[in-house]
Amino acid sequence: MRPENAHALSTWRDCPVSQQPAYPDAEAVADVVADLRDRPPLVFAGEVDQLRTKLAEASRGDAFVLTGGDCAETFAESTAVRLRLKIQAILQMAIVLTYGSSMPVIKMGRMAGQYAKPRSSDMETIDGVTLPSYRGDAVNEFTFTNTAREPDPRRLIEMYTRSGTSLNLIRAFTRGGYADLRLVHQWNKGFTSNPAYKRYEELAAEIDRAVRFMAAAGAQFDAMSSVDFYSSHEALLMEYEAAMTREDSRTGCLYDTSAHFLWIGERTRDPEGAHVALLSQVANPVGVKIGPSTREDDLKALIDRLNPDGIAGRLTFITRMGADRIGDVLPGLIDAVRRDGRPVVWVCDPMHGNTTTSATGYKTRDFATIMREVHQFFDVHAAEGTVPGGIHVEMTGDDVTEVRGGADTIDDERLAERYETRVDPRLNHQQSLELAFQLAELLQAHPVAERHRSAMTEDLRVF
Ligand SMILES: O=C[C@H](O)[C@H](O)COP(=O)(O)O
Ligand SMILES: C=C(OP(=O)(O)O)C(=O)O
Ligand SMILES: [Mn+2]
Repeated sequence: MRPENAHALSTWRDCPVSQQPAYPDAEAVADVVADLRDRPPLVFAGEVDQLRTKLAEASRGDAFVLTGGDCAETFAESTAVRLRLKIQAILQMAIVLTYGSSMPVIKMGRMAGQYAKPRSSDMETIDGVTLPSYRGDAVNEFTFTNTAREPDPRRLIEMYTRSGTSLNLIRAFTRGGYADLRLVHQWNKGFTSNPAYKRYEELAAEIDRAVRFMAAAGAQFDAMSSVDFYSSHEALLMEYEAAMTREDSRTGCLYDTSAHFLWIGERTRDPEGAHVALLSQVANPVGVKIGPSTREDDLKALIDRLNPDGIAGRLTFITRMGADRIGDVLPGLIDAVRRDGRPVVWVCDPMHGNTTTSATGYKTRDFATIMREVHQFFDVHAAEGTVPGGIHVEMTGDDVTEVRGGADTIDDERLAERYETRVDPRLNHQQSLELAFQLAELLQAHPVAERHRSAMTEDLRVF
């Protein structure tokens, strides 16, 4: 590595850092880091650049971002079946959103690396026993014993291995014919044939007509059966992300090769902190989670650090305000960014500001509240004349019961049926599709899609 890159890569070490595991053995950490440094990259700089270009389109309203996946991936569930169901659900959502937005949808998983979690509290108490909190499979084990909860750096190697095998499967599924539009469309027909989802029939029928029209017009479905699917996770564990950062042989720039897209969480987004310092040095597109306490000055400081040159597609703000706060807080923040002038992609995370506890003691969220935040996100952008660039949700392809509501009503009692998440509640497969259908209806009437549809009409006239 060039000396100037090696220096740039170490600057985070002089900054305050939060949410790191308290490893008992520093030497074991150094051994793991040395091992990781010698391993091949998980993603390639060219793919990362391609994603940045697509995100630049999203910042202008010419593409729409869909990010979905678990709050916390686990090693045990990084299996072919679980991954396939998740990819399937994301592709199903993507088709519906492509139709609703009349735009290409950038498909991204909170997958193949989402193994580390920031926590509100360092310790957890159960029945009078206090132990370190679970921080994701990359750090410690969920089981509530002293040994299990002790952070073990060797888990970083397992994180690398699991990320690699997951990515391999993602590439196989999304390039090997599994993403064929006709197949994904058939899956969606299965969803809307259920009477519980009757209200989506009309939109599903419209999509069906569009697919038939494409077939009649001679669309080359086989040629379209491979899609670009990107990996993303929270860049939380400094030693891991730094060890995975490499110099690109083509350009000499640094890339964090642990995923295509990395984001900084709400708890670690201090503009002077280590997480921002590390990601300021890499060329990947990066995101920052923005909660309701964010000040306009914070955004300016984050843009100064993470996108000083105003490269389109480089920086995404993922807002997670809560349905009760977004209407008050978001307009001022949008205005501050507009006045700054450097481009960002605005993405809505309607999950993290809407977490609550059920009467039965489960950490949960309400489908209706999630949708209320989504609606306001799009309303605020319509009112401000800015671009709502995408959606970021915690979801799974399984029929879990973690979020309340949806047409197949999950109530407090039903949460116990299949509550499997290790940290935050996820939309199940059906709820994810419901969200996609409702969002597509919303997008159809939104200025961001209308502008696109009129541009498409122009193209057709030329045709
Ligand atoms: O996923 C986000 C955070 O890690 C999570 O919401 C923190 O949850 P906690 O408040 O239970 O620690
Ligand atoms: C930790 C997360 O979110 P936030 O940083 O917005 O709380 C998350 O996305 O799981
Ligand atoms: Mn979460």
